[in-house]
Amino acid sequence: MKGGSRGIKRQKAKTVKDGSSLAAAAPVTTDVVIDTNALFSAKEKFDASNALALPGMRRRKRRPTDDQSDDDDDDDNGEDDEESKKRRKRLKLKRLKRELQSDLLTKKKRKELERIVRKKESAKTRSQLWEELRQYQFPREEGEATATAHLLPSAAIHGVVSKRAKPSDKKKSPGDNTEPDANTDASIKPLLKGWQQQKQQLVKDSDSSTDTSDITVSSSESESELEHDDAPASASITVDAQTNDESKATAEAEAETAIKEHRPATFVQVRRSKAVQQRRLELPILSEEHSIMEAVSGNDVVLICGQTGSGKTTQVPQFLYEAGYALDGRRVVVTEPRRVAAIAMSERVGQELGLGRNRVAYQIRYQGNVTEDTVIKFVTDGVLLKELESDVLLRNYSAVVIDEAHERTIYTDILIGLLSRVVCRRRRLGHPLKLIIMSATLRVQDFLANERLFPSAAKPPLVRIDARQYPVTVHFNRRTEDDYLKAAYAKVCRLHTSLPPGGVLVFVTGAQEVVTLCSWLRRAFRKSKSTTTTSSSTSEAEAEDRRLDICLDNYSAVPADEDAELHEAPIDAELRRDGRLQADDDDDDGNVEVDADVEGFRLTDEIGDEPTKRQVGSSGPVHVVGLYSLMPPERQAAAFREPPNGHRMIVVATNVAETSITIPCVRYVVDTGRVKTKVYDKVTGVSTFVVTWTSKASAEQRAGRAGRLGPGHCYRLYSSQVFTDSFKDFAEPELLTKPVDEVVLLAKLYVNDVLHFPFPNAPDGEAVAASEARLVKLGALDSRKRLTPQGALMRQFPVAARFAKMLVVCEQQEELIPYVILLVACLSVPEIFVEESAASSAGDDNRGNDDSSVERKQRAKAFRRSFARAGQALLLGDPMSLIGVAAWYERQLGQRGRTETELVEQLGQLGVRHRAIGEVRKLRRHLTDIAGRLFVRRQVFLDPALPPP
Ligand SMILES: Nc1ncnc2c1ncn2[C@@H]1O[C@H](COP(=O)(O)OP(=O)(O)OP(=O)(O)O)[C@@H](O)[C@H]1O
Repeated sequence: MKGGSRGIKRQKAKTVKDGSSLAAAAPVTTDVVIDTNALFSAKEKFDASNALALPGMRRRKRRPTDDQSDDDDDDDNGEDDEESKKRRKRLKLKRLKRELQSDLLTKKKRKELERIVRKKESAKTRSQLWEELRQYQFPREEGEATATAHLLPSAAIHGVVSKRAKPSDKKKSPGDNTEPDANTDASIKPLLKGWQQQKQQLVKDSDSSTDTSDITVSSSESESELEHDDAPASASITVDAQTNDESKATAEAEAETAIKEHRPATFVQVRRSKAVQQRRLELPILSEEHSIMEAVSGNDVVLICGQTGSGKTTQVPQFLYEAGYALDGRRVVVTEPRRVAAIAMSERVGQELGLGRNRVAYQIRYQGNVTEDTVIKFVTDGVLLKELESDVLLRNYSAVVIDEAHERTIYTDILIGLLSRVVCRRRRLGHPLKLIIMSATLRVQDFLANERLFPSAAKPPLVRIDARQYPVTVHFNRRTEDDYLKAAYAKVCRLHTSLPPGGVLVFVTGAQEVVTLCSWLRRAFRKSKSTTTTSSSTSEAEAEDRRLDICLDNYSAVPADEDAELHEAPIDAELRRDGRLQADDDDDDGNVEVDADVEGFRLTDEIGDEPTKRQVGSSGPVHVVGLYSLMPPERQAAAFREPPNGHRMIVVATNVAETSITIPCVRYVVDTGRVKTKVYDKVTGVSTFVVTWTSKASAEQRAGRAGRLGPGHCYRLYSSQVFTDSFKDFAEPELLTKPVDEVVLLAKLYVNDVLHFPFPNAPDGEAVAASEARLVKLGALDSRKRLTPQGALMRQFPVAARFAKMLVVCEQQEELIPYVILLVACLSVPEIFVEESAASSAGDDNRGNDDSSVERKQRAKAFRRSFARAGQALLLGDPMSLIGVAAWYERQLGQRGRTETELVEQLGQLGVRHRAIGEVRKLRRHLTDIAGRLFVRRQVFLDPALPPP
């Protein structure tokens, strides 16, 4: 074949155009003559079998169809306009369909055709859809006028702000609103562009706005009257489910954007004295400064968990100051759960930084030294909550440090929940707020594991400081004394006479005990002409205690019940009224230094009397001071001053001295192991204070006070077995120990949706919902579940909501107030009357009753009836008897010559519980105090022996 083809070419090349015949060309040597005219003249005469000659010229098969004629027309006319194209397409589709229906197609061809038809149909549906969508598009102008940043999902905003496109972003989902794809239908491009512009506009708005719309603050009138200690009275910060979702989305988006601030490195020069510098360098936290500040600069929320004495409270504010967080008119604020700590720490940090008193200042409820120049501010958590009312974004601050977060007061928990949302908002506004949560224990899981508080995409980093500065040796008593006050007294006497110099810090449960123990100790070491008595030697003291070296790292957390301090108020007031506290306070304040030549003293059965006559050895003079929450700060300061020369300092304190503070001279701690806590009775709805064992974590904190400026010793007045068996690891968060109505009423001051609020440990959802429904019925909340002025008043009374309502309502009628108060006190205390069947056992504390049970029952019944009165008064039923017996008891107490023992016996015979009636008495006074403070338009007074109504 190949040879043949070449031959033809050659022949063509040498064609002789004269048309002479092939025959004439013989002999076949060189030239071939072809008749080309004959060859090319007519297609018809072409020999189709000769493929070699003209392979491309096969005749086209023609189908005699209508279509063909159309096609031919098209071809003929050469039309190329839009219309004809469409028509062609239509026809083609028609033909394809026809072919599809016929059985003539191959399987492959059929599939291909099916695919084409599907594609065409879906394109048609899509364009119809866009057309419909276009009708619902939000006009751009309208959008700009009404929308604000918070209406947009924050993730969307961040998508625009960050302009970070991941490779995966190239795949666009149907709802994706980012740049229109080049292939996108032309009709939707304007739509997407409009949306894009709206978003950009909104981002601009959100940057410049001071909008706080997902955290709204509202004020109510009776604010100033309703203050509860440091707590703000009226703010309502809306945190609802939507906000939580949004915050989650924000957190996730922010975590993705990986907050990398490019703050210029700032360093504020600080001139510290050499001594301070030296001390600082010894603190374990100093070696972690870099990691702490790196975590702070890269994250909005940071957790710091450090041992007691590692330097958290004093150093972290200084790190922030040095890193420039207190520049440009912004401040660093540090919250403390206790006022004593806020004051003491502000002084210490001010000294270390070498700044004036007002530059590092404190603010507690009624007092403070904050000025315009203040750069670091120490406040109680209640004060910061109050500030949130007026500026929910805390614009004056660049960093908030929550110290002692493990104490888990209800205020701290609410604060952490709110701030977890404020930091998100501040970041979006472009002025980040740093939140540093510091805890002395490992109980940070409550924060870390809480998805609602910190979603997993934005978990705060945890920096640990696992070292303490000085060791503390813990000594347990062999026996556990029930009378811990006397045991403490004896221990302090022994320590003073037998141990080397060093201050002693004693922990008791309340102001009254502080006053009592101080007076015992002063009397014990009062200068006496009699000379030394036998002293118990150090070795004796040591032998008595079972010495155990405890690793304080093994347990943690502490109950810090601010309420217990508040509970000291009535005691304090009572003592002052009696003139007793004044005398003792004067002693406290008056720096009574007594020499230690000791008188003997005797033991009596009653608490409050002096302890056993005991011979104590001679030693140097002592300087005894008390420390409790409600003491004026200038007198509290006495505990932080050096004692007079040659004196041993003895500080008797409540648990206000348990955390944060350093009492410089203290080397020995005496821990009674007790704490006064508020216990809620679910049946009666009344909260009462009881003295209980503290927690292991709290005991650790107390011990930690001994190792601040050198190694120390802690003497525990209980056995190691009691410690192991009876002490809880941690105290419950206050929020979970309070009655749910109380929690809801308090939380409603700050948040509307308590159910979805990000509490570190949320109360039970069902209980919250039930409580809200109950409070709505009682009028404490309105129909939208917002706190009403009446509800704000109700939350001031420490009784069940239904009783609080009675008290609030009785304000309308002045003459009724004392009766309602007494009735509420009686109703709040369970079982004033001993059940008649149980009367034979003489109740819980009525002893010495040897009458026959039948007689006693009859007498008790008659006694109760005597208060019922006659006529209409009978309708009053049991409440009448309760009021009657309480008033009767007061009259009996007022009678001259009646002893307590006689009265107890008589109550037993009459079927009345002595302890219960005592509680009624206390509660009645407390409620009268509160009513007197709240009902400013009324005369509220206590008439103990109230006449019958
Ligand atoms: N007023 C003071 N006088 C002398 N030294 C002090 C004073 N306050 C603090 N210090 C020193 O600073 C150290 C660290 O105190 P800081 O209160 O910062 O510790 P902390 O880690 O916060 O402990 P805690 O958890 O017990 O509050 C103390 O151990 C002590 O050595």
